[in-house]
Formats: sequence, structure tokens, C-alpha cells
Amino acid sequence: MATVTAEPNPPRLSPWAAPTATGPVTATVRLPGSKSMTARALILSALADGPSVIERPLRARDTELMSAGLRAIGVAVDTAGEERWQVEPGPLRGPARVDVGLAGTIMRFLPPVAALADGTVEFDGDPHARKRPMGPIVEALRSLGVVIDSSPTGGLPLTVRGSGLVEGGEVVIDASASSQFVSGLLLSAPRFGKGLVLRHEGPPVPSAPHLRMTTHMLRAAGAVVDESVPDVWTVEPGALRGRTWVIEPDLSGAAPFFAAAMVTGGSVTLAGWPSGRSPGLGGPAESWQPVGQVIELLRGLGAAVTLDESGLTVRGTGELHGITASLSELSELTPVIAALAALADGPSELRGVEHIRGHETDRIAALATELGKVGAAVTEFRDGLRVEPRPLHAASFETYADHRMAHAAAVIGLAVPGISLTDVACTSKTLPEFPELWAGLVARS
Ligand SMILES: O=C(O)C1=C[C@@H](OP(=O)(O)O)[C@@H](O)[C@H](O)C1
Ligand SMILES: C=C(OP(=O)(O)O)C(=O)O
Repeated sequence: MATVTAEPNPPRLSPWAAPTATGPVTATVRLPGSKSMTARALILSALADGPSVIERPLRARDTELMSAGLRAIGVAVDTAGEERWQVEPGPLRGPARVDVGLAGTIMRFLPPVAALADGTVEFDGDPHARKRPMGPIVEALRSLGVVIDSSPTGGLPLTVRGSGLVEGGEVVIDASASSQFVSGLLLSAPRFGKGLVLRHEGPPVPSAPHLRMTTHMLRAAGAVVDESVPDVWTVEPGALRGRTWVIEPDLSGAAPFFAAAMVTGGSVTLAGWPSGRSPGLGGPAESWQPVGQVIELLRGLGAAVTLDESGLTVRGTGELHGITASLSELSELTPVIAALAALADGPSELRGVEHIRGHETDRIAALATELGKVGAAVTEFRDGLRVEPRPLHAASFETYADHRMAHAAAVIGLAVPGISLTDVACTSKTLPEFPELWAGLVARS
């Protein structure tokens, strides 16, 4: 049986004292590629009719495990190159075992690919991965004729018993718990015999920009996609083209670094932002990440933001305002925004993110507990948080194996001496070099 060899176990705990800034953090940061774009590029390349190249990918636990999972089912993924990965599709086959780690992108994007394989593919992951919602995508695949054994909750561990083809057709899903249910089905849909008509019924699908990223990238690979009817996506059956993907720097991964500029009155530039000339990927206005919404949010919190040839620059103005906002579209940024809210000059209400209770941890509960521990007054709602700043103090901040909880703690630590993280190694999920990068940046403040 083909098994995953890349880092099968969760990283070991690594307690960490968050460095406190002594002056403005001013730096240009070069971050690796977007996690979400790298994941999609890997899947689309694996399903293509020829080889692909992925330039400037993210090399982190989520994408290493995704590559290993694809290798286990017959795709040649060469990740030896620092800046350039190569993917050579092959016949998809089991038996295989896939370790999803704690990655939503793997547990939701790979089972539909496994459904196209000939043979059984078993999926499991970190302890908390078993708690993340999977039911709707498992049910959708079953209704398309795919045989899946799953736990009674519909979640991990599960086994996909692929027959080598998926007929496809029409399916209704409630994707209010994660946009990744929709993205996962759409990414494999061109390879379904009849394609796919996917209709969402239920409360709104969160993280809409990630859905747009999925449809943009599908089209860039040659798929015919219609999303003109709200909550309905149609993907025609057809071949996907191998191509060169140029991955943009990770905007979500940049959030704590931007926050550092805002908290310390400094300036952080994210370099390598796509210029007008990057192949097929458009200029800054055409980024496949929600840069416009991020800029608007950071401005609302008091930052000055510019986007030009040198990159995306966020400057602290000495003012950090509380905000009332729905973070539904930028939900993965909630921990860092909540940390900023705890350091702001007035209260904030961050709503519209009930589904982040199903992220790497229950982020609403975790933020309420940990921000409360450092001294903020926090009210927990079903779908978000109210954060009232108070004088903050030293504390041990639990990270819950969640990279973005670690980012939130690091941001608080810039302004509050004595913040220690129970674990910083969890940042390896999306940026293994986070502790060194962050310490280097703060040391120069
Ligand atoms: O498709 C993707 O790459 C992602 C979609 C979002 O998931 P949810 O819709 O579950 O929030 C986001 O939070 C996650 O970090 C990445
Ligand atoms: C929600 C996140 O990740 P995942 O892709 O594992 O869902 C995240 O990175 O904030």
C-alpha cells in the first residue's frame, strides 16, 4: 500500500516567549506562496492532461502533506526545487493512505480526487482533524455514486472506494460550514463523466473569495465553469491543461506581519506582489486573493495602506481603532484581527464567522479564553466576538495546535511583555520559518 512519508506526525510542542517590540517594526518581508493557491495548483496539476510547473509554491506542512497524498495515489510530485515544483499526472490508483494533518484543504480537496482513483484510499489526520466538519462533502460524493466508509459523524477517518470513474451530475449541498466543500467538488468536477451542477442550500457559504479563487484557477486550467446563478456552480466535463502556475505571496500569512506595523507604528511591505506582467495572473487589481477587502479592513483599523511596484505596504499611524465588521469573507484572519482589537482604542465586534468554530480549533471559544487570559473583556457570540480593550498583562497563551492562534499571541506579545505561547511549532502548518522571521523582525525594532 502506498503511504504518506512526509512528516506523518504532528510537530512536537515547542513553547516560545513572544518577543516584545522596543520601537517601530519596519521591514520588507518576502513570504512564500499562498497556501490556498498552492493547494489548488497541486490538485489541478494532478488532474491535468500533461505536466505542470508550480512556481514560488508554499513549502509548509499543509502543502507537503498534500504533495505526499497525491504521490500516494499515483501522481509524480517533485518538490525538490526551492522555487519550482513539478507535477506529472499518472493513473490514479489505490490502495493508499493519506495523512491530512490538520489541513482543511487536504481533507476536502483530496477525497473527490481519490474518488477518481481505482482502489481504496484511506484518510486520517491529527486528533483535531477528526472533529472538523466533513459530512456535507461525504454525502455529496455518495449521492454522486462514490462509495465511502466514514465515521458515524461523516468525518475522518474515512475510506474512499474509488472505481476509477465518477459519473457526476447534479448535487445539493449545505456548505455553510466551509467553502472548501464547494471548492473540493468543483476542482475535480471536470474529470467527472457528466461534470457537475452543484447547488448550495442553507445559510450563506463563508469565505466567498476562496470560491472565486477556485473558479478562476479552474478556468485558467481550461475548465468551463458557470457561476452566474447565486449558489449554483456548473462545471462542464473536459480535459484540464497542464500549465505553469505562478503563486502569489500568501496574503493571509502576511496578516501578522502587517499587524506588527500597525501595533508598533512601523511599516511592513510584502514584496513580490504580482505585477501587471505576471503570466495570466494579472496585476495587483487582479490578484486571486482578496487584497481589496484586506486593505479596506486594515484601513478601518487605522492603518495606511499602499499598493505599488514595491509591493503591498501597511503603515501604522499611531492609531488603532476598534471596528464592527463581518469577517465572513476573510474568516481565516479573525485571530489576528481579534488580537489587534484587544490592543485598539475602543471596542470591536467581529461577527459572521460561526463556521470558524470548525477551523483548526474552535477559534471563537479559543480567542475568548486566551484574550480573556491576557486581560481583555471578551463576549462570545455564536457567530463571533466582542472585544473590549483593557490594560493587558503577561500570560501563557494556549495555541491549540492552531497556527493563527499563534499569530494572534505573537501580535499581542509585541505590545505586552511576558506573553508565552504553549507552542509555536504549529506555525509550520503554513509558515515553518515564522518564529525566526518574527524574532528577526522584532529584534530590528
Ligand atoms: O479554500 C481554501 O483554501 C480555504 C478556504 C477557507 O475555508 P473555510 O471556508 O472553511 O473558512 C479558509 O478559511 C481556509 O483557510 C482556506
Ligand atoms: C482555516 C484554515 O485552514 P484550513 O485550510 O486547514 O481550513 C486557516 O489556515 O486559517
